[in-house]
Amino acid sequence: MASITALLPTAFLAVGILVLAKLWRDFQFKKRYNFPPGPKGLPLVGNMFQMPPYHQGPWAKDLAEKYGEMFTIKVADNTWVFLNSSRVVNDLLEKRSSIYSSRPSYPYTSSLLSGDCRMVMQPYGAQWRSIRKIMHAILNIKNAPTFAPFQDLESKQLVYEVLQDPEKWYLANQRFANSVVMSVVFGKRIMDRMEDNVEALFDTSREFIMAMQPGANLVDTFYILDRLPTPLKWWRKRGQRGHDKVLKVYTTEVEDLRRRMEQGTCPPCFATKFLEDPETEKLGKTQTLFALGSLMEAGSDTSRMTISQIIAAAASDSSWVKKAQAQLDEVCGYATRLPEFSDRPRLEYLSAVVKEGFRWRPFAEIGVPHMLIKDDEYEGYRFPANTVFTWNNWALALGEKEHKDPIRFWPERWLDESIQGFKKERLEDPLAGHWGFGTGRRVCTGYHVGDTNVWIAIVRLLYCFDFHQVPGKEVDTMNINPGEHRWAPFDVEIKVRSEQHEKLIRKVGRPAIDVRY
Ligand code: HEM
Repeated sequence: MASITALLPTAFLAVGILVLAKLWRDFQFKKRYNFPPGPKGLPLVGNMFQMPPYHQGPWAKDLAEKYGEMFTIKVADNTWVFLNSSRVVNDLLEKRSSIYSSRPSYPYTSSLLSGDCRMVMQPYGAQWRSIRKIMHAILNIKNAPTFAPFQDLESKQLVYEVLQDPEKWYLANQRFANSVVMSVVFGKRIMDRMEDNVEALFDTSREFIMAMQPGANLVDTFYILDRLPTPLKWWRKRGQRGHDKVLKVYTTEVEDLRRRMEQGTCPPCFATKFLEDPETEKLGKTQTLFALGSLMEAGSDTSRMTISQIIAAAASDSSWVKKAQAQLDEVCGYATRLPEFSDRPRLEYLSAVVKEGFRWRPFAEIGVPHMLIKDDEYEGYRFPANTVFTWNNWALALGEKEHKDPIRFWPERWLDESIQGFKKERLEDPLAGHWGFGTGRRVCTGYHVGDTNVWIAIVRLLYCFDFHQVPGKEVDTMNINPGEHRWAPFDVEIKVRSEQHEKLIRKVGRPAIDVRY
């Protein structure tokens, strides 16, 4: 007891020194750096608990309206700056992309669970750059002919399944999106999620997405926890198990792929090209596996959610659907044949529909965080390296200063320059006019594949079906929850347009089910 008492003055002195050191650091920091204003937070946790766990868009848009083009919040150890106008997104994330393209650190989700190999979360550096280069070479528009047959086949099955069971439209949509990305990446169709390794593959994806949610793992926001001695890190074993599971699932998929390649039954796809690329060998085994897994994760839900959003828009306003169908009928005839990719130049209204679908209610509501890697100055503000920047997607998509009548699903905004100054020549550039695919050097690598996935699915659905609201259960388009995959995210009545359409769907859609490779 006596010895504890004797130690007290030393302990007080140590604590005092630590507090003073922190105050001095904070003082120096405040003198050196300054940020755009933002809401007041609590000590230690900052604004962490003010941010809703899901559907953060409306919260972030309200703050944008209050603070203007930029605002700042603290999420535990990280400072986040939200960019709320296209002007500042362009100035920082696009034009200064060489220093605004890293990712914040995630000791659990990225380092432990993903062995630092999940490309979407990797910091800006040599490893990320080399994977990104290979992905870009394979996924760019020149390779569209490799992926188009998969998209064609899966969208034929999509319209057939919607015809057979319209109430399960969301499952048909999910199968379409999963199967098209599995085909694009692994040259393998998905008929049933319970098959072989497939459910496990999507399970690991879900675990990863859950782990990424703000607050899901304390160490991903309170970095100091990562300095605890290893035996005290209560999350370690769970993370290691998750990592082993993911590697096993990816390895099984790649072994299956190699077998099919040897047998000559695997169609050309991303993985066949990737594994044959001499650059891939330099990546090492784990990174190679994760590069394939990352693509599958980034590619399937994104297409599914965008298609759901456009169906919601079709149910809630039939006026644009009629115009889309009139153009489709003019080009393809009435129930004569399904629209094809080759019709795209003559279906400009449909390209405007798809572009509007990427803008209208973006599912990445508050963007995806980019991290600054070097101190920077902008319009009187001074930002330190490691500040997190995000494009406030919901505020950008639904801001009055960005778009005319932003709540409305209005394809014409992309066709008639007098509406909001958009030049029609840029219609076919999937990135033009909205931030749905992200920005700068971190922009979605699969955006051509994503754009064409959504395009072919939507043009065929609109050609074949009418979409109506269910009386008394109108679609609340500002609160759709597109991420929901277990049941329909909203009520919609889907009816085939005519008996002739039904015959056509049966003729071209039914055989798609029997195709195997
Ligand atoms: C269909 C609609 C899609 C949408 C709306 C979409 C959206 C996005 C967004 C918002 C990001 C983050 C960008 C940023 O940080 O600035 C991203 C990243 C990414 N996307 Fe997509 N995506 C889609 C489809 C796809 C597809 C089909 C693939 C692959 C086949 C893909 C692969 C990726 C990859 C690998 C990244 C990580 C890029 C990096 O961190 O460098 N995406 N996507």
